[in-house]
This record gives sequence, C-alpha cells and structure tokens, in this order.
Amino acid sequence: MKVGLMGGTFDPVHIGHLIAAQSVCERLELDEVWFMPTNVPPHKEQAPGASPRQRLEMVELAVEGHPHFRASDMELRKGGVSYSIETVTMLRAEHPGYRFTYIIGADMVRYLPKWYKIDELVRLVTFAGLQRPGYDTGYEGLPDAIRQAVKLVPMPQIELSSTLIRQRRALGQSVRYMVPDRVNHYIEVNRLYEA
Ligand SMILES: Nc1ncnc2c1ncn2[C@@H]1O[C@H](COP(=O)(O)OP(=O)(O)OP(=O)(O)O)[C@@H](O)[C@H]1O
Ligand SMILES: O=C(O)c1ccc[n+]([C@@H]2O[C@H](COP(=O)([O-])O)[C@@H](O)[C@H]2O)c1
Repeated sequence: MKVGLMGGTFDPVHIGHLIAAQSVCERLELDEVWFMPTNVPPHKEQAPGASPRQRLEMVELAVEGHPHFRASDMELRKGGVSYSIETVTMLRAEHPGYRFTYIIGADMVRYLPKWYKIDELVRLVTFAGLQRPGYDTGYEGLPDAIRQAVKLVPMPQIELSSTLIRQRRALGQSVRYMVPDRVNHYIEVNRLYEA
C-alpha cells in the first residue's frame, strides 16, 4: 500500500492543498492520501483562526466523496507539537508494510534541514515536493541525504494560501472557489476568520 501524507495546519484547507495531493497521487500512483491536520504546528505561531476540531471538520468535508483521499485525526488525538518523525514512527508501527510519502510545498522543501530529527526521518519516508508561486524549493542547495529523499512533482500553480483566505474573510471578501463549496459553507455558517 502506497500512502501519501498531506500534513498541514489547514486553517483552512484550500484548493492548493487538494490539487497538490491530487497531482502527487496521480504522478506517484499512490493508493491513498491521508490529510492530517497538525495539533500544534512545529514551526508556526498558532494562528488565531479555527479550532483544531474545526480544522479537522473542514478537511473531512474537503475529502468527502474522493475515492483516494482520507482525513486523519491522528496528530490531534496525539496532542502536543506535531513533529513528523513521531507521526511517521507511529504510522509505521500501526501499518507495517505500508510505504509513506510525505507531501510538502516548496516552502517546506527548503525548510526540511530544520525539521526535527530530519536525518532519521529521511530514512523512513520519501518526500514529494511541489512548486508553489512565490517560493523557491531550494532543492539544489539541500544536503545530499535530504535531496535524495525528495522527488519534485509538477502541479498547476495555485497562488493561494490559508493566510490569504483568512485575510479575505477578515476584509469581508468572498473565498468562494478558493475552498471546496462545502468548506465555504462551513466557514460562513461558523463565521470563521471574520474581523
Ligand atoms: N498553493 C499551494 N501550492 C502548493 N503547496 C501548498 C500550497 N498551499 C499550501 N501548500 C503546502 O501544503 C502543506 C500544508 O500547508 P498549510 O496548511 O500550512 O497551508 P498554507 O496555505 O501554507 O497556510 P498559511 O498561509 O496559514 O501558512 C505545506 O506543505 C504547504 O507547503
Ligand atoms: O517535524 C518537523 O520538524 C516539522 C517542521 C515543519 C513542518 N512539519 C510538518 O509539515 C506539514 C506542513 O506544515 P505547516 O506548518 O506548513 O502546516 C505539517 O504536517 C507539519 O507537521 C514538520
């Protein structure tokens, strides 16, 4: 079983995340992609946005009906800071024989050397790195051991971030079509990210 791990804060999940996952799923012929909201992201200030449960519910709505996409609440259940080495170690113990590919955008590719216990992590998973407008992957400059674990995958470029969506909401602007319809409805009903 080949599984892609799409980790993220998902505050909120948007079409950039979905198109990234779809691109990697097709290109690497993955059986499934698991979207896993972080509890506390390792490198970010906790954004003053949706609650962990709301971020998970939006991810569940976003993947609903997709034959290969699943939502995972594993990092939320585990609690604490969501270090990927800990997540991957737990996943490998729970699912022996599965092969995991960690899906990350360009901003995360260049940041990989700073990930907690990255030397260990690159021995357990491969990374699928996606170009992202405004970010250089820094792929060529990565240390050999890390670069060898990263496969760059093309995707239609989506100039969108959760930050932009939160900002638009705070300004009273629509985020329709930037997030799946069901997520847009959820954001409106719960009045998320309003000023
Ligand atoms: N538009 C995009 N294109 C490609 N990859 C993306 C895009 N948006 C996010 N990603 C990747 O998806 C993963 C999860 O991202 P995250 O949930 O932090 O979203 P974000 O839009 O970067 O959020 P924020 O603006 O709050 O920092 C990261 O690996 C990130 O690089
Ligand atoms: O383990 C780490 O040190 C680490 C450092 C930065 C990011 N990550 C993971 O990368 C994914 C994307 O992170 P983020 O903060 O952009 O949503 C998410 O699953 C994080 O847990 C992991």
